[in-house]
Amino acid sequence: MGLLEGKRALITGVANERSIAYGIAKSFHREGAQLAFTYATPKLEKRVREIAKGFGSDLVVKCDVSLDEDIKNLKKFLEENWGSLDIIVHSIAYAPKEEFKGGVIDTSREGFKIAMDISVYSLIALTRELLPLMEGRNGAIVTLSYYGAEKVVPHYNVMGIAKAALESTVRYLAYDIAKHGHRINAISAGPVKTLAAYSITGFHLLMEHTTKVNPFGKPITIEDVGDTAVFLCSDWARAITGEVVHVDNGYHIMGVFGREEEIKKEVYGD
Ligand SMILES: NC(=O)c1ccc[n+]([C@@H]2O[C@H](COP(=O)([O-])OP(=O)(O)OC[C@H]3O[C@@H](n4cnc5c(N)ncnc54)[C@H](O)[C@@H]3O)[C@@H](O)[C@H]2O)c1
Repeated sequence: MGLLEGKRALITGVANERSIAYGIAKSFHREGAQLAFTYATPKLEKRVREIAKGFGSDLVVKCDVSLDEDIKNLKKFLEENWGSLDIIVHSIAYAPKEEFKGGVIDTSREGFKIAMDISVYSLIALTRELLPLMEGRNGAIVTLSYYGAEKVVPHYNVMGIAKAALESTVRYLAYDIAKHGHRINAISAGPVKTLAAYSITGFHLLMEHTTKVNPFGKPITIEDVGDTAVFLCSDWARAITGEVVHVDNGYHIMGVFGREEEIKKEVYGD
């Protein structure tokens, strides 16, 4: 029996097969969850419908999280089709491309508002709206963060600030929803080549560096994130809430990078 057998999961943020949300959907499907999907813009509908079909689902609905009416409509859609909900996967972030070019000091007021609205407020809005559907079901919510929330990652800029706010939001929401028996956690994922990632100036260099210096010396996969999301949304994680779990092959534990090669050269001469 799968770890998520009998659970109904809403998956947001699938844009294509490289999306982290796709990796999560794959793992959830393997573990027996029923899936429903949202897409942000009409342009994405066809692809998301095809992807949903691959997971045996025809529950697909538009939800641009910057629009309150879309969020309300999403609730109506789930209410009509399922009547209840066990899991929400929030895998959404956005900031205008220009915001990744200079430094944080160059952040525009509009860019800041958009980044915070789409990447942070959306988690609050979705949680509040969908909460009644989770009543009595010990629901679980998972969102996606990145190390740029904790430390300076050049050019990640306003998204680093948004991710710090997102991680804090997870803790506050964890407190709020605990009284309903629900949990919420964040996965801080290592870099993955996705559409969103390519907005970040110099992303390939970031990816190269992170891959080289993490203890395993390899990149993470969307399946690594998916399998962690399964655990966090399963009953096995029943006492874990408000947590930020790093799925980064251990990158975040490192204090100094590249010393191994320097030491080898100096001490052993190779
Ligand atoms: N790729 C990485 O290296 C990485 C690392 C850590 C965390 N993350 C986070 O993972 C999450 C998913 O990103 P991804 O890397 O899979 O990229 P992605 O581009 O595949 O997914 C981002 C999703 O956000 C959706 N989105 C943007 N604006 C929206 C809106 N207004 N309404 C609804 N949806 C909207 C897009 O349609 C897309 O599906 C994001 O929160 C991202 O910050 C990514």
